[in-house]
Formats: sequence, C-alpha cells, structure tokens
Amino acid sequence: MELRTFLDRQTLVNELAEHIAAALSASIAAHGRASLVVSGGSTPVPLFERLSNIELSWQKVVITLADERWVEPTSSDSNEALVRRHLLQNRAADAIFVGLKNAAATAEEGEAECEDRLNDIPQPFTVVILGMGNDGHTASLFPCAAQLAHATDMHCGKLCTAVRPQTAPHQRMSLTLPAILSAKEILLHITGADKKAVLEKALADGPSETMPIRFILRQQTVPMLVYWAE
Ligand SMILES: O=C(O)[C@H](O)[C@@H](O)[C@H](O)[C@H](O)COP(=O)(O)O
Repeated sequence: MELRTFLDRQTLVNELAEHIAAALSASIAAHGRASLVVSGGSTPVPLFERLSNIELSWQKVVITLADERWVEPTSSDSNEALVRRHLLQNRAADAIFVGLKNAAATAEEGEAECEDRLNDIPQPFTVVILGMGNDGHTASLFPCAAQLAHATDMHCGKLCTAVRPQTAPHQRMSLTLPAILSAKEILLHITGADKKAVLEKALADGPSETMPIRFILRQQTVPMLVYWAE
C-alpha cells in the first residue's frame, strides 16, 4: 500500500484521473481492451467528471461497478445513475457500461445474472477504484452484515454477492473480496480528516475491529495506492 497525499481535492482528482487513464491506455495497447470498476458515493463525482473529458479509446473500455444499491437505475440512490450522469459523458460516452441492477426483485435473486455479466468482462480488471465509509466499509462490504464472512472468503468462488447492510439503506450487490483482489491495481479514493483517521485506524496493528477495508489495505498481492486530500 502506498499513500499519496495532495494539497487539495482538485489536484488529487487531476492526478488520479491521469493515473487511471495511463493504466487503461497501457492495457488497451497490450490487450486491445481494458476494464474499469468504479464505486458510488459522493467522493468520485469530480473524478468521474474529469475522467469523462480525458482522451482515450473509451470504446475499448468496459466500465462496471464495485457495488450497486438494489434500486431502479432511475433512482437518485442508484450508482448506475451516478455513473451515467457523471462518467459516461463527453469522451467517455463511448465506453461500454455493464450495470449490476437487473429485473430480479431482490439482490439475492439477481445474483446469478450479475455473476454472468461480470464474467463476461475482460479480466483481470485493469483498475478497481474504491471508496471507504467512516465505518471502514468499502464497496458494499459492510461491517456486521451477515453476508460479510461469505463475501470476504477468498474461496467463495464468486465475483459478486448480495448484501443486506444493517447500517445503510437498500439491499446491495457487491463485488466479493476475491473479485476485488483479482484486479491488476486497486485505487482507494478518500478525502477529509475523518477518513484519514479511519485509514490510520485500519492500518494500525492491534485487536482487529471489523473494518472490511482492512482486507484490502493489509494484503500484499495487488498493488494498491491510496489517494487522499483534505
Ligand atoms: O455505493 C456505495 O455506497 C459505495 O460504493 C461505497 O462503498 C462508497 O464508496 C463509500 O460509502 C464512500 O462513500 P462517500 O464517497 O459518499 O463517502
């Protein structure tokens, strides 16, 4: 894990967007295609807007989600809606988007179709961008969710799993830990003093509190960069 800190959020966004674009371009040059996994929440909005204006062979890039809330794609809580509004615009309008929400009534019932959709995306994922909540959740791997043990089991054999967080609204579909750790590179995008404190807590040794982000921060197999600005 490498921590990169920036003087302000705009500088962070510019640097992070350049880093992502370089990784996607390198994959396109080597394999003719690339895949980008993005997260929801409020933090990535300026990053999405910056990325959408970057010149790249976007038609060779498949974009999907680290997690989705099980709501209609027209809902303001939908991560798909967020991505459509802020990322799949301008130059990035040419990217191929694979959403997770499908017609199934529950996330559990929608799991098999999500698994099929994810399996069709070129892998390993070129870049996975994650966010983090103040409780240490990432993607929809929430502490205390009954499905956490399954979702973080490196032998669960699945790319995604349904999660019912006790502390956040909506059923979710989340990438599993093995799916996230199958990426070529993981980028954690966080801002503000609160999240810096959560990061420090997650990195500290000691009695392990259930902070799912720990599984990602403390692994040694996938290159991981943390981008932080006040
Ligand atoms: O859809 C989601 O809820 C996310 O993917 C989630 O894991 C998010 O990244 C964090 O909750 C941080 O969200 P903020 O950026 O809003 O703090």
